[in-house]
Order: sequence, then structure tokens, then C-alpha cells
Amino acid sequence: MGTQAGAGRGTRLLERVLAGVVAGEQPLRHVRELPQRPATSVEWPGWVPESLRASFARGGVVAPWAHQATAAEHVRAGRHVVISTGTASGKSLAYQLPVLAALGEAPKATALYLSPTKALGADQLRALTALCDPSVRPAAFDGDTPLQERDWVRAYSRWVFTNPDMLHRGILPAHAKWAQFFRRLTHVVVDECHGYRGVFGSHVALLLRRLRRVARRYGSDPVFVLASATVSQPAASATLLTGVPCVAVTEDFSPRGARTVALWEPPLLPELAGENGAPVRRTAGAETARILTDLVIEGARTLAFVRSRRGAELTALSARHALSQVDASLPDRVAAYRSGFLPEDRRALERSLADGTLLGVASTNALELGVDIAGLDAVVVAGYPGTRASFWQQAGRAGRAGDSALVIFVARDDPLDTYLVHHPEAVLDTPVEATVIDPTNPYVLAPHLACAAAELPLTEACLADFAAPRRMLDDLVADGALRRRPTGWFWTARQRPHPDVDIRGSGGDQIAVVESDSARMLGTVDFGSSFTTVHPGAVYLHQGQSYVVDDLDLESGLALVHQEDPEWTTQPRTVVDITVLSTDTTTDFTDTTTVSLGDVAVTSHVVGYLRKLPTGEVLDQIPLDLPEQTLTTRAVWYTLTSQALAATGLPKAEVPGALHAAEHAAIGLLPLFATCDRWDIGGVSTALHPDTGEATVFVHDAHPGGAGFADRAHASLTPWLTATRDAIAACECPAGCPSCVQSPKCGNGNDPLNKEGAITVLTAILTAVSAQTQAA
Ligand SMILES: Nc1ncnc2c1ncn2[C@@H]1O[C@H](COP(=O)(O)OP(=O)(O)OP(=O)(O)O)[C@@H](O)[C@H]1O
Repeated sequence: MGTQAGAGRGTRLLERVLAGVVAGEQPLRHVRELPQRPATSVEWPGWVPESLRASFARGGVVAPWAHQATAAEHVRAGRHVVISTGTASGKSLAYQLPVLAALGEAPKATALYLSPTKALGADQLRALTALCDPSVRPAAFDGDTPLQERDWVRAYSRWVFTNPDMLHRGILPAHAKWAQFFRRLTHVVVDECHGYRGVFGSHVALLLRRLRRVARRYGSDPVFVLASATVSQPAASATLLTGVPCVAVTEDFSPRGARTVALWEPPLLPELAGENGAPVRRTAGAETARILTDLVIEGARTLAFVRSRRGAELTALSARHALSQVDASLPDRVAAYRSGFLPEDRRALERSLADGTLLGVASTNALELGVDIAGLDAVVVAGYPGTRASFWQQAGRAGRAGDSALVIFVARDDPLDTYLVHHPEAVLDTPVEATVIDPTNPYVLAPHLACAAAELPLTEACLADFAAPRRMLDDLVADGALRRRPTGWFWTARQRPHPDVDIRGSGGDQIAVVESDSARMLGTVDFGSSFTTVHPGAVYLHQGQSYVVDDLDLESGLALVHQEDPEWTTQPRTVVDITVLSTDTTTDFTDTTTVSLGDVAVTSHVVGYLRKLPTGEVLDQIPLDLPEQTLTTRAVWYTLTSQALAATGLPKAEVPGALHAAEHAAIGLLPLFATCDRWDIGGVSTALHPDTGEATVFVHDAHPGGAGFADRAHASLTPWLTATRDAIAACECPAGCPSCVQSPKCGNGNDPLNKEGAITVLTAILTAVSAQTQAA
């Protein structure tokens, strides 16, 4: 077994992986060597008590790294802080230090810890319990806390670990029971705060404003300490999330080993045909399984991040199979890891990877949050994880001091991944993105105002905290939700509004997914997406199990499913129409192009679905009979006059395909600029739109009221459309494929699409924009 150590191991591992590539294939697109960084430690701040230093020392920490001390000093001085440093940079200690010191000094003081997932909260609670003085009595208060324990937690715990869901439904509505806790609340820790983005982030921002208002009512004004993977503009993001001015600590003084980063594009497979006969690439999962196999043979401890739970299982399975051909002892040293694992299993996995019992693990991003695994020999990132912050979070698991490690990013068949492997600077030299939230979205804000009023009557002074327009309060009164009295706005209904506000979804009704045989409820999907995810015949995945939907009953809110694992997946086909409701701004470029931002109504009608094999091959299309749905949201759109289109030489018959292709690729690339998922946005293109009178491409948020993505697209128009054009041009396929202009969620079965035409349209737009900008 190869166990070479020392500098250059990352490079040698890469050479080994390259040696296994089939002759004639050239998947390596770029290699970059990242140097090592030594640690900078400092003295403990003078106010850290001896007992606390001793506790940390028992855990192996003899002195803080410089950024931990800086962050702790800010908190100590009463400043709200966001710590935005790399993976395994000790963000936990940076918040534990000042909070534990404060709880030690004031024996009745309390603190609150919030994490986006219960599992992360449980991990952090375990670490803290091992560290802190017993008088702190740290305890979880979440959906899993038994009812009989809840009174104890409220009465005695001085550091309560919870999540936004419980804060929203369980703690704030019952604040009177928590009076003592709120009265003494000194710190609120918001962990992994980059997870609070899009609509969920907007909900959490308003939840934190409600929390501050309730705390104030009991006379406390807690200091917020936020921890995040590196994000750009961390101070601005944290300030928007909490509603209080936050300072950022960003310089990372933890040690990091050298790394070799390789960007990898799986080859096109000439023998397979996808949608409309387009070529298909070898899947990132298959390529990753092969790379994982080679690395395990080399004895390299490797973690492969795969996008889906099923993908993680398949990658591990396929690597185990390949290894069994080489050495009968190797398959058992590879495992899959996905969400839903118990903490004991997570601990066992951490230990096995750390001591080398396990050599290869294929994991979903469940491992990204809160699992203390670092110092691996290699990390394979199969498919761009959506943000550079996540990419570095995953890549950061590789590399030990004094030893170089390998990171391989394997592109999926998708325009964004294609763009990234052809533009290494976009991953390796660009600052990580800012998180996008919009707490003024009326669809999010209005329900939180109702919740806030039910907690404590709203006064004029509160409106500023929520940035709520008076008009919104008037509407809530007119709808009968609130009642206006001389002292403020009151919630008067007997039933509280909280259960109806779904902070993880887009609000509205939920459809329960139920297994017919056992009547077991598997989960819920929101009404808006039920037509595309649980329509009759849809393949529905739940915790790695595959189900097929028998019936979607909208009246009773039920999707009935049975367990079945067909070889195909399903993809809905939708007819979409868009209407402009109002325009905030329109810019006219050289009288040929306009770019606008505003509110739109998107009407979609799911008319059928495709059955597709994992290779991308389409089996057939089956019709469906479902009602239309309308979404009111934000959009950015551009138009081109017919004269300008004619001047490009693009034949008229090719215009719809060109616009459609440009729309798909632009949606694929927007996550690079707006911290969203391509599923958070949608698009419509048409050669003649009734509202604009021209050829128009719309890109819209997929959430009611918008989530800030279209606004961000509008603000980044030129870099966004330039990257879109470059991604299409870089793809070597002849006429469009999933790596450039085909979309995995196209409602029209990716027809028509014109790849060259898309480049022509985007060039025309960009030329007009730059001509006008230069002239100005
Ligand atoms: N000052 C220090 N000296 C030595 N080791 C430390 C120090 N601070 C933290 N560590 C160790 O570094 C590891 C990573 O710490 P921690 O999990 O807090 O990092 P993190 O930044 O929260 O990571 P993630 O990005 O995964 O959330 C832990 O094993 C911790 O014990």
C-alpha cells in the first residue's frame, strides 16, 4: 500500500489517478498548487479563567489561534461579531470562549445557540458539555426533546441549543414561560449562518428580529455571535440577517497543509444519445467512483462529496465493486455517508476515517456541516456544490500540516460546472459569494408581523425594526388578521398564526406524501412544487428509498405512493406563460436592447412527464391532467428588437431556439452570482412577448414575492451574461447538451434549442450594453 508522505503527495496522487485514465481521454482541465499556511497562536486573553484554559487544554488546545482571540475580544467588548474563516479553523472555540467566560462570571446569565440542523446542534452540544462548568447545564430544546424534559430546560439550562424552527414555533410564542431565560440572555450564537439564504434566510432574519424584540421586552439586549464558512461581505450579510451592526473577523490564522487542486471534466460518450439526440458525458458519479478506487488503492484517505444520497450510495457501491477485483480486503474500507445517520454512527465514521480503518467515504453534503473530519489525503468534489463557500468547505477537509493533499473537482453535465472547469479563476481566484436574503419580501414579512403581533402587540416603534411599511399593517387590519387599537396592532384570533408560517418553504399549504400500504407519512412537499415533484407516475426519493406516486389528491392534500425502484427517473413537462405586473426600472441600450427588473406573474401548467434513464436517455413522454398555477414574483428580463436580431444574421426560424438556449444557460450560471440553486429560479423566453412587443428572455425567482436572486442578476448583468456566453462557447458538443444549453428541469423537453444562436443573441446584448456603457 502506498504511504508516501511529505510534500508532493498531492501531485503524486494526481499522477496515479491520471495513470488510470482510458487512452485517448483527456479529462484534466487545470491544476493548481496551493501553498501551506502555518498556524499563528496567541496568548489567552487575560479575562479567560484558569479553569476554562484547563478545559480547552484537556481537549488539546493549548493556546488560541489569533483570529479566535480577536473574535472573542470583540464579543467581550459587547460587539456583535461574525466569524467567517475556513473549514476546521476553530470557529466553535471562538464563540465558546467569550460565552463561557460570561456565563462563569454571572452565575444566572443565559445564552442561546441556533443551528440550521438538529444534528449540528447535537454535535456542538456534546462538545460543549465536555468542556463547560456543570452549572451551565447546556441542553437541547428542539423537536426531539421529550415533553417532560422541556420544563426542566426552561427552568435550569443556562445555554439552550435549538434551531430556527423551534424558536419560531415553540419558544417565541411561549415567551412568558421563558421570561427568566430571556431576562438574563446575554449571547445568541448563530452557527453556520451562511445556510440562512434565499427565502429561508429571509424568514430567519425576521425571526431574529422577533427574538430581539422579545428579549428587549424582558430587559435584555444580547450580543450576537455568528459563525459562517467564508462568505464575501460577511459583515453586511450578518448585519442584514440579524438587524444589528456586526463586525467581521475574516483573517484565518489556523494551520493549513499544501494542496494540489485539479479540475476534471468527464469525457463525452459517443455511444449514448440523450434528449433530442444530444451527446452525453460520463456521469460525475461514475468518474468519481473510478477516482475513489484509484486513491483507495494508493492508501489515500479520501472523501468524495456527491450531490445526492442515492449518488453517494452508488459511488461507494461502484468503488467497492471495482476494488473487489483488485484486493479482497479493500471493499470493506469504503463506505457511504448521508443524512439521517445517528450521532453514534457519525462519531464511528469520524474515528474510522481518522485512524485509517476506512480509506474511502462517499458522502452527501450532510458531512459538510459540523462533522470534525479534517486532514485527509484527498477530497473529490463530484459536481459543483452550488457556492464557492461550500466548495472550499469541502476542499478544506483535505490537507494536514507538513503534508500535501489532493482536491479534485469533477464537473457534472451542467453549464455551470462546464464553465468552472474551463475558467479555473472563477473557482480558485474569485472571492466567495455573499449570501442573498430579502427580509422585506412582503410574502415573508407580513406573516412574521402577524406572529410578532401575536407575541407582543406591535407599536409604531417596532415597524422600523422590521422595516415594515405602514401599508402592510393596514392590509393586515383590512384582512382581519390584526386589529388596530390606540396602543398598537393586536392579534386577536384565538389560534396563533405561527403554525401556518412555514419558515423552510415558501409558505402555503403542504401536501403529505403517504405510503399507501402502511399509511406511513414519508414527508411533505409544498403545494407549489407538488405538481412537478409528486404528480401521478413521479419517482419520489425519500431517505435513499425510491417510491412511485399513484395519486395526487389536491383536495385532501395527499400524494399516495408505493415503494418501487424503477430504472428511470421522471421529469415534468410544463407550459409556462409570464405577464409583467410592474416594472421597477428599464434601461435602454443603443435602442436595440432593454434590460428591466420588476414584478411578474408566472402561470405554469404541468402537462406531462418524461421517463429518463440515468444515462440521460429518454424512454417516453406521458400526459398529465393537472390545473394551472400562478406565481407572483420578481424577474429580470431583456429584449432585443427584431431589427437587431435580423442584423445578427440569425434566421427568423432559429430565434426561439436561440433565446431558449440563452435562457437555460443563463439560469445555469446565475448561482455563480446570486448564491442560489438553479431550482430557486426559472425562466421564460419568447420570440415576441405581448408585454414588451419584442423578443424577450425572462429569468425569475421561483418563490412567491421573490428571494433577491433576480435583483442580484440585474445588478450583475454583464458578468453574468458574459459567463453564460463563455460557458456555451467552451462546450465542445456540436449542437447543445446538458453541459451547456440543455436544462434538467426544462418544461419543454429541451426543444427548440439553438446553441450557436444563443451565443449570437448574448453577443448582441453584451455588445449593446458595453457600447452604451462606454459612451456614457
Ligand atoms: N487554537 C486551537 N489549537 C489547536 N486546535 C484547535 C484550536 N482551535 C480549534 N482546534 C481544533 O480544530 C478542530 C476544528 O475546530 P472546529 O470544528 O471548531 O472548526 P470549525 O471552524 O467550526 O469547522 P467547520 O468549518 O467544520 O464548522 C477541532 O478539532 C478543534 O479541537
